[in-house]
Amino acid sequence: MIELKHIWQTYKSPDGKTTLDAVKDVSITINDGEIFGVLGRSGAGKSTLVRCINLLNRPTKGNVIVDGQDLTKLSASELRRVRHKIGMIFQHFNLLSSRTVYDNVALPLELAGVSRDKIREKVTPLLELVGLTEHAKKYPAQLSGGQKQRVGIARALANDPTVLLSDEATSALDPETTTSTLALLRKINKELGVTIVMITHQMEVVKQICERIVVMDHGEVIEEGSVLDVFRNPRHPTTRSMLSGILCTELPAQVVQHIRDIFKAHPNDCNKALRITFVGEEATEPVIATCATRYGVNFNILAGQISEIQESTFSSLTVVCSCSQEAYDRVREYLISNNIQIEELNDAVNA
Ligand SMILES: Nc1ncnc2c1ncn2[C@@H]1O[C@H](COP(=O)(O)OP(=O)(O)OP(=O)(O)O)[C@@H](O)[C@H]1O
Repeated sequence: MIELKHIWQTYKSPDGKTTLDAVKDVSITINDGEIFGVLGRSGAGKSTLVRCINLLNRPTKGNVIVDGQDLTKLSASELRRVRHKIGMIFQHFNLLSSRTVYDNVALPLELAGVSRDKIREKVTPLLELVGLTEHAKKYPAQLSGGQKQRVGIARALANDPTVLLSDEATSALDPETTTSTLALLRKINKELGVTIVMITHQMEVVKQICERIVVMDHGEVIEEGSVLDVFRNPRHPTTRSMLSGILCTELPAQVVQHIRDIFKAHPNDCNKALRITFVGEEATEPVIATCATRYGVNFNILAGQISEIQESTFSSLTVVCSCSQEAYDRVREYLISNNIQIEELNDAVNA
């Protein structure tokens, strides 16, 4: 288990006159074997925070506890030993261009003084795991971006780490290569039981691979929870804005106008603009149709989005219903009892 407790990271400007709190009092716990995401816009403090896990950044204040050991209290040699158990991969791969694929993967073992035979025993199956056996003798310049990242992944696994830190590892890759790289990371997580911490600004990464996430903004954690819970009920405006492509959280001007027109056309009704969201297997009833037949309330569907999140289908609809207050209350109760998240958008429409 990784526990970051009340982490602060303060940087000084080059002239030493000003300071910047890049991470402000962040506490998070990452469980063994999970794929944990740290999401946020550029400059939010993600890398600074995650680099505290292996003390690449030594926090200004706070404790970093990995498997019960406080890393901030270790001697340099103890810290070196612990760092072997924490692998890391990077956006720009950080491979040595003068070394072959095989020799890049072998490097951490050479540095640890492992014999040539033992290195071969270790590197050969790692190259097989990441699908690069036939490229072992090539140099980084002869590889695609996805292949280079696979070398980075194999190298990060050379010391049998229990934790793998991924700093925007797919940000330089095209969508297809991103998907196959994430599939490889998931396989490593499942088959080797490695805990993975993903720093990312890409919703795709979160959707495809993460189980729990924190969202960071200006050095603080502004949201935390399972991916489905955060997607279902994003509370902070930054999270909502980052999710807008998936959740229709920002209503296009034409949709707002359309809603206003509907409201005007039904002046005597309790008009509600709603965003309703539900996860595939939770919505077992044809709820929209049931609202019409059981309560006589029809929804006008104005916008919708369906996304795959890991193995679930996540749906978000923007709808308007015009009916009596009593009927609306019954519909609302019915939807909530069917695990459907409802958010009233009237304030946004009237603003
Ligand atoms: N070594 C440093 N010295 C001074 N300021 C730094 C240093 N490293 C990061 N910062 C600043 O700290 C803030 C957080 O940076 P950080 O790299 O952690 O953010 P991030 O969320 O990972 O963003 P990105 O994805 O763009 O790297 C930024 O304002 C950045 O300029």
